[in-house]
Amino acid sequence: MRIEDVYIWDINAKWLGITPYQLMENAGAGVARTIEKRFGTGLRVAVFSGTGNNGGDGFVAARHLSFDNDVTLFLVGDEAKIRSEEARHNWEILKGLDFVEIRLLKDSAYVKSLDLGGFDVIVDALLGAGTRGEPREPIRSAIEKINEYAGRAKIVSVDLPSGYPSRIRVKADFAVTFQWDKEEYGGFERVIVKIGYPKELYHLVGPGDAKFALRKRGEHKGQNGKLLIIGGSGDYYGAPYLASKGAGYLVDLVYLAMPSEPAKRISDPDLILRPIEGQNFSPGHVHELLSIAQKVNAVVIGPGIGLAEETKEFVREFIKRCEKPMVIDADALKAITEDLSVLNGKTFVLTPHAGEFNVLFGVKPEGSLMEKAEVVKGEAGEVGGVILLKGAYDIISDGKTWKYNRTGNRGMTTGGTGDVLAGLVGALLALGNEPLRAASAGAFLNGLAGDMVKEELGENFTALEVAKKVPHAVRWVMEF
Ligand SMILES: NC(=O)C1=CN([C@@H]2O[C@H](COP(=O)(O)OP(=O)(O)OC[C@H]3O[C@@H](n4cnc5c(N)ncnc54)[C@H](O)[C@@H]3O)[C@@H](O)[C@H]2O)[C@H](O)CC1
Ligand SMILES: [K+]
Repeated sequence: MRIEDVYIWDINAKWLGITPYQLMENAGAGVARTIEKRFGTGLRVAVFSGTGNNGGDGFVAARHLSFDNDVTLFLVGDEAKIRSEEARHNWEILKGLDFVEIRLLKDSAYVKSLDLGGFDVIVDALLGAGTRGEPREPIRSAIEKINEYAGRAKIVSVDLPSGYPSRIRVKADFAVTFQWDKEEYGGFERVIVKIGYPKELYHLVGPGDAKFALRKRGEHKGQNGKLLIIGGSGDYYGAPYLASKGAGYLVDLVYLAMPSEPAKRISDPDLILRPIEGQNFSPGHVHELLSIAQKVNAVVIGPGIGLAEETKEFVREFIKRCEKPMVIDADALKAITEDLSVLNGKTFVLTPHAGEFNVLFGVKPEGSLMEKAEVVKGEAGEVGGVILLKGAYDIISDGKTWKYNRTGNRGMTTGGTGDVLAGLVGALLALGNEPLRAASAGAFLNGLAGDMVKEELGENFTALEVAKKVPHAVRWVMEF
């Protein structure tokens, strides 16, 4: 698990009704319990809090410790900067107590003159997962002040030694970290306390996953992704159009490559049409499509592309030579069934429904969610990429871990919602997301858009309405 997952879990926990207040209370209580288990009670404790949620955990720990110990809370920084509701709430509680001494250290001058000689334990709740760069004043002086007492007082860090990973960091005896270890942490002892997360958070896709996937937008100015969608056949143009409609809300540019006949039916200024000669894609088009693919960040291939022999050959040849992350959807899945080796070394997301999964891998995922997830995980490991198995619960796996998505409803069985989904996953790949994140967040957004349409129209709606609801789903996620 990575530090980023802390924030994704907190958002998803809130979505499940577990509030940040509860998490902070459990975190702070866990710190206090660990300290008393290690050092007993009747201690003189100094808690150093910053103005973020790491500091908030410190406020809670100070309150819990104050019952059987003598606690002084040092707030390092300006109390007006205490940001989150949960940290402010716990700060107000502390200020209302009489037996916890509070010292406000607004700048480094106050810090430098401190004498901490009388304390048995120093709790470091200055900086945690929100640290950006080298510690700045007055936090920096507080770290240096605490380190003067290393070896004399016991030093316990909340979540991680403040300043980590820079060299200016608290020399902690150990850190109390929450729920699980973080792979970025190293070089200091950690005690892990659980803070009330249910096991679902390992697997359930929530607004946290989508928020972090969408955050890639605007990360590199003007590079909000370019996507190529390859699909359509004969007079079949609905599927690739739907895929591009949803995607168009997430990326800057969508190229839509389809046979010239159906292409004439599309007059949408948001799309850059790339009509190709003939009724269907065929091997003679590979070179032309590869050169368009050069200009984009990701490719969706398959919606409505058809099953003509020449088209299946085109699909296999294109995939074999395309160097961009790809979503392989619908009829393109049937084309690669004959030769999965075209996927070797590629970055891709396969988006089968149960029937296509069975055709691809010769096995029908059946049984409980866990059992189906194991099957999808096994096949994803075999094929060396991400599989998004669409269903009442979508199951997503990269062969190492697995996720499931609960958004969406029965109305989504209407034709074309799978095309919208393929477009969204492609767009999230084009924004720079890893395939597992792109597939998970795409499934979440597609289902959420469908749930929003159902709210308005009941269960009979078209896929185009789902595509048009994508901006509302994005806004809901970003505001959550
Ligand atoms: N799920 C969990 O594990 C929970 C963790 N909790 C605690 O929350 C912190 C993360 O809180 P956050 O507010 O995001 O960040 P921090 O408190 O770590 O710091 C932000 C704070 O500090 C300022 N700042 C950032 N970088 C620097 C710097 N280099 N020098 C000086 N100041 C800096 C920034 O401006 C903010 O004001 C996590 O570690 C846990 O302790 C939750 O409380 C419960 C759930
Ligand atoms: K800390």
